[in-house]
Amino acid sequence: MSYRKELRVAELAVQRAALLTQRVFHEKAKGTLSKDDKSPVTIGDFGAQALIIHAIRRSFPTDEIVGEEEASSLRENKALADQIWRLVNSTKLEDEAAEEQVGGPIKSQREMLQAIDEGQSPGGSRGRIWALDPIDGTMGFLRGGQYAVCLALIVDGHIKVGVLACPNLPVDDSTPLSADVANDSGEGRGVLFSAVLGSGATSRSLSRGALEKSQSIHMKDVPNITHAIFCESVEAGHSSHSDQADIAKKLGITRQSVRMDSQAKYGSIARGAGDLYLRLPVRADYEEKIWDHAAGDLIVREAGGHVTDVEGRRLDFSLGRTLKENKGVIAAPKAVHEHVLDAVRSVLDSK
Ligand SMILES: Nc1ncnc2c1ncn2[C@@H]1O[C@H](COP(=O)(O)OS(=O)(=O)O)[C@@H](OP(=O)(O)O)[C@H]1O
Ligand SMILES: [Mg+2]
Repeated sequence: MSYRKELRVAELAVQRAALLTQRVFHEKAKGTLSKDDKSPVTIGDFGAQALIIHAIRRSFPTDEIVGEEEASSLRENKALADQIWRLVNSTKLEDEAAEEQVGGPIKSQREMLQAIDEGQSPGGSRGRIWALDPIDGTMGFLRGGQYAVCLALIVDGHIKVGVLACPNLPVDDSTPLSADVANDSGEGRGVLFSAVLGSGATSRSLSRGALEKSQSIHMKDVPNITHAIFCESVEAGHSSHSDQADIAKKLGITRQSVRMDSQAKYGSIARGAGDLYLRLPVRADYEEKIWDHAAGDLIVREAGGHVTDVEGRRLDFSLGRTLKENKGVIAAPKAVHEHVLDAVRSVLDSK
């Protein structure tokens, strides 16, 4: 299957949702709530989820969706629901045909809340399931850093399509990786990464999204691992900075890591702006959600990389809403992945 329609709808839906998040990004008050697990959620998360689910429902009504958010807190908070509705209701793609392909506008606030709640699939190894993280790296989003709007189609447990919008990454694939978003107007920023299984990975400017021609992206060769640029999470609670530093040292890497939030890390290494992404668990009992990795996993693999856990196994997206166990993520170009994994094993064995 070519998954052409799925790719088109996913790209346009993610592009429209990213427009909404960009508006919230520039506002001081982001309508932030705290979820049961204490992680933050903003009006941007809810609005982006509504728009993307609306688009998927229109084109693929029988598909399931595993989404990060649900609307119960909004049903109890009319002011917040109104605020999200104003945003959702006024975010459109400029191109009319494109807007039509993502289902046109949502008709009412009620329909919006319903759409948000349609991301409750339990996931699993059968059927067509979309994994949606409307804002990955919400902490980065709040801090003024990197974040990503992420969508992937998983069919019978295998990722077929992955799309990532990274509104704060430079458009130019060759810009050296850096953590800062600079205090600029956002000009020259905003990338849309996409991949279809077996067809390679691409990038293009987010501002015109799927209406613009894309270019192929590839991971960089790493002739000398000691010069590799590795990226990791900003939050020390999300991955172990100390284990990652030990692994880098073991590999002879002297350069400081680049810390950035969200799946922007996967996109960045896929286009060769960085080389490695290390995500060593801090707590083994924290369950990593599939939506935090699905699109990035495919984009890196299609760009010539391997993505595994610390035991060298591919991430397993077939089990439900979470990955099998939290065994971390090691993403690297194929040619050096085994070498990196040896360093990971040696560091972890010594603990
Ligand atoms: N304890 C713990 N361990 C591992 N991962 C966790 C943990 N807590 C949260 N999360 C998830 O991390 C997602 C953001 O990951 P990042 O790599 O972007 O981290 S960070 O934002 O740089 O800190 C973040 O995604 P969003 O919730 O979509 O923002 C969380 O799903
Ligand atoms: Mg999120």
